[in-house]
Amino acid sequence: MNHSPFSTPDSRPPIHVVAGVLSDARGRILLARREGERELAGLWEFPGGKVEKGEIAREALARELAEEIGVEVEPAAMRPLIAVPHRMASGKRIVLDVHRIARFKGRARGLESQALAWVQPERLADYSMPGADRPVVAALREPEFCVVTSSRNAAGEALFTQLEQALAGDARRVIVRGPVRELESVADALASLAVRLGASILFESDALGLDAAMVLARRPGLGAHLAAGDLDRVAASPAAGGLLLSATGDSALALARAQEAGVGFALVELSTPRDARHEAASRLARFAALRESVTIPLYLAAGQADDLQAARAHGAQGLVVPLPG
Ligand SMILES: Nc1nc2c([nH]c(=O)n2[C@@H]2O[C@H](COP(=O)(O)OP(=O)(O)OP(=O)(O)O)[C@@H](O)[C@H]2O)c(=O)[nH]1
Repeated sequence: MNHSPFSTPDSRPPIHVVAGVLSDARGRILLARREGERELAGLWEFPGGKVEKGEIAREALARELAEEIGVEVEPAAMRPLIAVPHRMASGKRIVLDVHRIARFKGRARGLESQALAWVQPERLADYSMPGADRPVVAALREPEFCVVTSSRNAAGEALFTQLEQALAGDARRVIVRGPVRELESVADALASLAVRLGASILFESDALGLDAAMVLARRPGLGAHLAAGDLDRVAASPAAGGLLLSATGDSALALARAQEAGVGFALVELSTPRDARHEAASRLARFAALRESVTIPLYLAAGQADDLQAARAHGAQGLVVPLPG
């Protein structure tokens, strides 16, 4: 190693770990259990391992899958899913770089005596996995876009129509910002629409008041987007368990508080850096640094990443997009 003796663990590049998502004909996903006395032993993970010196990610993944589970995978059959920068409890930093495996040859078996399990995507939550895997499971199961309304959108009945249109398209996660007129009369209709389409609509606690937002969030299909000032109250409230909650954060501290309060996901809005020349790249690097400190799925606010792929490559669940007016 050529690290300076004065370098802290933080100044070293993170360890690059590759892992693969293999599916069978029934859509089940392969997990392998970490055996032995190692860090995180007993937890389930996606098969893979560390990239060795001189290897590129796909070569390393092909090697690991052959060594660990005896399957042969062509690099061309690997599709990037998400790369999660993560700091473990021990302080070790990794980037968990996960690819979907479109096809493979051979029958998967635990060549290192590790247990394997083929798991339906909706049952993944039943398996204890390392913290870095939470954003990976979310990337497999949850929406890539979070649609957010603004004052540019209509109010009342017309807002309902705009939401209906978005949900009839591919919007599956929507945050309604600001007050909603005649909310009581539209909430039922929106809840049943959301349930029917497998979508969720979250209302801002800032606009409705926390108590009203939490009552609304008890209806299937609905949830609450919490103001920063409401997080502590929710964290202490047993009534919040099982509700779909979200928050917005722009710092590691704010995101940690949101995670602590039990939110299912958060939006990240970063301030614009003074130096506009490298704006997109520097925003993504700052986002990746924030991503390391929490495990909840994070959506990058509009205009902060050029595209979904770039956001995913820095560990984002996806992008925040405005509701078309
Ligand atoms: N393969 C894999 N590794 C994961 C996942 N999630 C996660 O945190 N990791 C971590 O990424 C690292 C993978 O490297 P490895 O399998 O070569 O790790 P290891 O601790 O056995 O290292 P060693 O070979 O030095 O003993 C481990 O620290 C492992 O806990 C995952 O889903 N798949």
